Amino acid sequence: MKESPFPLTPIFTNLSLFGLTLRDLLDIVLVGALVYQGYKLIAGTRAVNVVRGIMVFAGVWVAARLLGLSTLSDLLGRAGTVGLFALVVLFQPELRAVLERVGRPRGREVQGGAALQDLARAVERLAERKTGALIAIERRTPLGEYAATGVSLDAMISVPFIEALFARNAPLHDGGVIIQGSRVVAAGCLFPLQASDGTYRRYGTRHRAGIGLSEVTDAVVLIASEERGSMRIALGGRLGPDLTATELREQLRVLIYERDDLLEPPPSLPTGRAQRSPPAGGGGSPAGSPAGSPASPEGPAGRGQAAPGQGEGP
Ligand SMILES: Nc1ncnc2c1ncn2[C@@H]1O[C@H](COP(=O)(O)OP(=O)(O)OP(=O)(O)O)[C@@H](O)[C@H]1O
Repeated sequence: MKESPFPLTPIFTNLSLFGLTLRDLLDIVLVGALVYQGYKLIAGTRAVNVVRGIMVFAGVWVAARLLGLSTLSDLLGRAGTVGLFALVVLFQPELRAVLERVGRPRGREVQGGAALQDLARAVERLAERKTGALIAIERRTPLGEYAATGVSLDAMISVPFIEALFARNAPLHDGGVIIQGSRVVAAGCLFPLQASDGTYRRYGTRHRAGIGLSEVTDAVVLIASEERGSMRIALGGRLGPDLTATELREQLRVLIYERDDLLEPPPSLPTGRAQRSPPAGGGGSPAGSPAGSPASPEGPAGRGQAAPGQGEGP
């Protein structure tokens, strides 16, 4: 075994359990933790399917080698090398989001309670009047690059101000608004459109821009639909169900205060309505997705009723 210059080396090399040294165990634990963290980062994103595809590919390659199929294994080996570069190019936004998530600072300033209430109230009023709105609340991933695509502002959140921003003929009503802490920092911003991979193909660009931003950042994105007068939250690349005013406030409170690290809402969150009319193109929640959580993609549907026992929020 290679000599190590570090004084702890004897402990690592001499102590052994079932033939494994402490160093081996540490190695296994660290690799396990790394794989688990990697899985947590990509779980629920479209990268999971790609990882599955890579594993099938690798399995065939290993089998070809074991069986001595030299041409096939050579071909797959070369394709794999090229494929790695292709993956980096294809998944550049996701890779960047993952690295940002790993390196983002903890404990960012979060919204004041009153500001959050005002924001929810403004979205509620906009939805009631069927005025479209797209609002991203920054959490840990900085949204500076998206803010730079719009007009820079620095204003306290207030109901009339948010309403005025999205008013039909207002100069900044097109595009998304970005919230940092208790302030509106940009309006008229361009968000990345969610790739039309099937799940959200039937949605318009406002919804797909909201889902797209939530896919590459940890922002909580609020969407008021001009067409249907509904309110929804996009989070972690998924679009939640229609929300009532009470549900919107409750979900915002949980997402911003209680679970600052949350990418998917806890099961205890007030859910969207179970009884929704099926989307025009058929579909609805895919099997396995808990209906009603922001993590469960849903088709366009009518606004739901408040859950039994839930009163209006403050
Ligand atoms: N990439 C983008 N980033 C931010 N906002 C966008 C983007 N693309 C479109 N929008 C906004 O979406 C509006 C168009 O919404 P559209 O009707 O196509 O979507 P929708 O999802 O059907 O929404 P709605 O239900 O409100 O009609 C645009 O006027 C613009 O304000």
